[in-house]
Amino acid sequence: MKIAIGSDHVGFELKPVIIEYLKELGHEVEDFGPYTSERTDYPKYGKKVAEEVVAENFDAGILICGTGVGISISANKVKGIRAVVCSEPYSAKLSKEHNNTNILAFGSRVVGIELAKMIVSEWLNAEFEGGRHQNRVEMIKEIEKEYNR
Ligand SMILES: O=C[C@H](O)[C@H](O)[C@H](O)COP(=O)(O)O
Repeated sequence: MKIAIGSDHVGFELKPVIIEYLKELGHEVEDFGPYTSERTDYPKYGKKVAEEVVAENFDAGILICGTGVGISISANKVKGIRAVVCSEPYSAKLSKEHNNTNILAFGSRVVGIELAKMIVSEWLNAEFEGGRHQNRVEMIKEIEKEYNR
């Protein structure tokens, strides 16, 4: 898969570890910043990665900030994005199977390296089940249309 990744200053140290892990799994990864550890603002990177995913330049996005919350909220403001913030693998897997999430976020102040890798792996290995879940995802898109005029 082609994966876009981004963080803020808090996620900056965990990001290269996850990039390396993704490469080991055979994925192609592009880092959308930041490129220094200087304090910055997570909405910039949430937006950038979200735009890349919506434009279909990448198959999926991964975002890391302190909690994963701010950066996932930012990504979710981009039409077409369903970003999930996870601190355990069960929700990561189900978020793909049921909600067809296209961005995974987590917090480097919340999860350690090995748990983060497990979350990433479960999310990437899971597949959207469609069926009854398809209609619910369509309903989410309808909400998006209603409020994105
Ligand atoms: O949801 C927001 C993230 O956790 C940020 O990483 C966090 O707010 C950054 O905080 P600070 O600027 O105090 O390092």
